[in-house]
Amino acid sequence: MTSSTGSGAGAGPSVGTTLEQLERRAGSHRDRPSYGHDALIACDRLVRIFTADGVEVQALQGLDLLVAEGELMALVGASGSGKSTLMNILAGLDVPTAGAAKVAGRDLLGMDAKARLRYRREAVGFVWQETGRNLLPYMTAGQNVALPMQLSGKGGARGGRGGRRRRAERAARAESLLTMLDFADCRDRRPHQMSGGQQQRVAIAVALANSPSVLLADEPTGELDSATGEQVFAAFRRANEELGTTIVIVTHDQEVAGEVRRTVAIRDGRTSSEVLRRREVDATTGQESVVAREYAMLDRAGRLQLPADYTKALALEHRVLLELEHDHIQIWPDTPRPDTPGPDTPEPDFQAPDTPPE
Ligand SMILES: Nc1ncnc2c1ncn2[C@@H]1O[C@H](COP(=O)(O)OP(=O)(O)OP(=O)(O)O)[C@@H](O)[C@H]1O
Repeated sequence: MTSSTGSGAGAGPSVGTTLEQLERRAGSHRDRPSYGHDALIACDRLVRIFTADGVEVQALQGLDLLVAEGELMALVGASGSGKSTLMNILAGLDVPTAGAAKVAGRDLLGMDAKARLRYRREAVGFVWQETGRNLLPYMTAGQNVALPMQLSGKGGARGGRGGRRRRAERAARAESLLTMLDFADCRDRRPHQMSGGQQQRVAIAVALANSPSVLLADEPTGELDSATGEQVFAAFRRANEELGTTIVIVTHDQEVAGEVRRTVAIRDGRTSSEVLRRREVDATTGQESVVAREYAMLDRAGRLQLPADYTKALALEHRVLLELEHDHIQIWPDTPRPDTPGPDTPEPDFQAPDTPPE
């Protein structure tokens, strides 16, 4: 196998390393920007272990995720892969066992109960799959949207002119959110007078009421047919485009996952791959199309999760052979199949890895 193992230089202080050199090295580490310093959501090696009946379940096993401000992105993954666990942590409803998680500059592991409550009320909005869980049944759409503002002190609970003014401001904000989501005509309806899709659109307005930095949604179209699901997704898109809110949607819905620019897949409690989509215009026909490309995730320790269908197709297990080429890495089963040349047979135009490509 041809590989570069690195020289190992710099792994530790060698004989003759001066104090000045050590200080300089420590200083350069300190000055380096922290992981995800410019992301709105930064999960760094997040771990969540549940213990039930003496049995440990590692729901998140060192999950890394960065989400930029203003993104609209989807999270997908098989049942039990850890999506809801991650969403509950980001929503401030659960605390990770280890790792780091920052949302809009707030450290999710270091918040006390009061800060956590404020975070849930002001920094994040949440839309659940079960339509009944998002709205209070005895309140109208307008009242449901105004409630989070009232709870966070933006409402006019106290009497007097100030209270009336704040109540009017709340009603105006609720009206403008419902108008943005094409629901203003139904502001006086109670949840039982709305369809499932309408309830989810009102739920989006409720989640946006306090102008959160992040809107989280766990399977928001899971209980809806595909046409209604599309309308609900259009409401998320509008919130993202018109208000600039960063939105993370967990979904099994292929339509939704295919509509966003970035879909991140979670497998066994880690981010495993992501699909990036971009629009391309054909130079000759002028026709626009969406080009999607799937990437495997590489963590900071250099660990790579190979897609399950790739490892199955080549019966890759336990260990693999690697070969470094000048612009890619080849991965082989540890016992190459008889019909393939194997890693020891160089490609005709093979170039030694230490030789820079021309
Ligand atoms: N409170 C809990 N106590 C014990 N185990 C839990 C708890 N919550 C989640 N788990 C376990 O953690 C793992 C991840 O669960 P999670 O609900 O995050 O998966 P998911 O990807 O959201 O699945 P689904 O798509 O079915 O909702 C599962 O093995 C689950 O059984």
